[in-house]
Amino acid sequence: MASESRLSQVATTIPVRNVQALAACSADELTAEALDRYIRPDIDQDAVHEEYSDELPVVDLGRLLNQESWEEEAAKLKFACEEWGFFQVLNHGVPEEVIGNVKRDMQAFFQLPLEVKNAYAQRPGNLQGYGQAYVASEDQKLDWADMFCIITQPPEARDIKLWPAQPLTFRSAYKKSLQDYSDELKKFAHSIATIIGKILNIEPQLMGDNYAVQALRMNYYPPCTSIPEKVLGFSPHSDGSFFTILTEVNSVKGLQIRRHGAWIPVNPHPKSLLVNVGDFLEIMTNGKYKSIEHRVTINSHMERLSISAFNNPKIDGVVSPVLGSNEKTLYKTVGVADYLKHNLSNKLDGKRALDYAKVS
Ligand SMILES: O=C(O)CCC(=O)C(=O)O
Ligand SMILES: [Fe+2]
Repeated sequence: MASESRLSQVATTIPVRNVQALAACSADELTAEALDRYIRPDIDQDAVHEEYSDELPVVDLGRLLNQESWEEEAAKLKFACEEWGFFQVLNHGVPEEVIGNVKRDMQAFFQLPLEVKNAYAQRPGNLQGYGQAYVASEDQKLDWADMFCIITQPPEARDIKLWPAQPLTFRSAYKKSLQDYSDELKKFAHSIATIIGKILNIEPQLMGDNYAVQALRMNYYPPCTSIPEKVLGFSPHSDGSFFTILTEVNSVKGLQIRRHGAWIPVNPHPKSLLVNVGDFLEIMTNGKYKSIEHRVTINSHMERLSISAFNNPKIDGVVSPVLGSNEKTLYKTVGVADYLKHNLSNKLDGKRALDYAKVS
């Protein structure tokens, strides 16, 4: 417990204005000055290639767990991790009801009055309370989003008292949608990690240590009626995780991944879970699996909601590249806390945080 809670101390966050409340202001209140911190002059710098959205890799967990189809499906997973750093998973085994419950509760949470949500944000043990942003510099552009992040795994690290207690079904004695969702995703993460470990020929124990900690982040991206094309819900970044599991809560699109210098909008299969390779898996595979750079764009009329589950190594551990014979080391061994501190303070700079782990 002590070591996991240190996760909340690795990043510097500053209080920021609630974006949902800002987005609800009338047009004359939304002055250029009020919006200045969010406007990105360079947003159009890179092309968006909608036509590649259909090519996003899909793997079927049912087929991966079946002896007869395993080999063929594992080849698809390997290709996805090496070439895309991102894939959709069908037949993931997380019950529809569990996903439906957490989606319903999350939508209800973001509809609560601002003072109620703010009260939950002020609990010091929460990783990234509502109304806070990771910030590297004073003039850094801000994201058009509100986020709430809690530690959910292992069970002894989660401090349920800190979690939002509204709506009641988030965490009451008889209904506990957040916990159920987190527990199901833990099983799913275990399957994915075990399969990746098998493909890479890495000892199960080593894989196990690498996704031991899970943090859930609920992301709320309000619409931006005045200048949706000039703001971002999430700046380009790669995740400081081993891998991340993403669920879209409503059907409003916005996620884009970077490929060959352009952005590809993600248009997920409605029954899929999305998985992206994070920085720690890139380090462990000595660069064979690519941690994917991604961003979130904003809609002019509709809100987007999503939940990210970051599966991370223990905060007091280290991650080292696992090398084949005669393989040249491209990445250093990094301390997890040190790396996260570095990643979170470089959030706005695409994949640059990973340079820190590269052998120069
Ligand atoms: O909302 C999304 O689609 C992406 C969220 C994300 O990239 C993150 O939480 O790290
Ligand atoms: Fe991300």
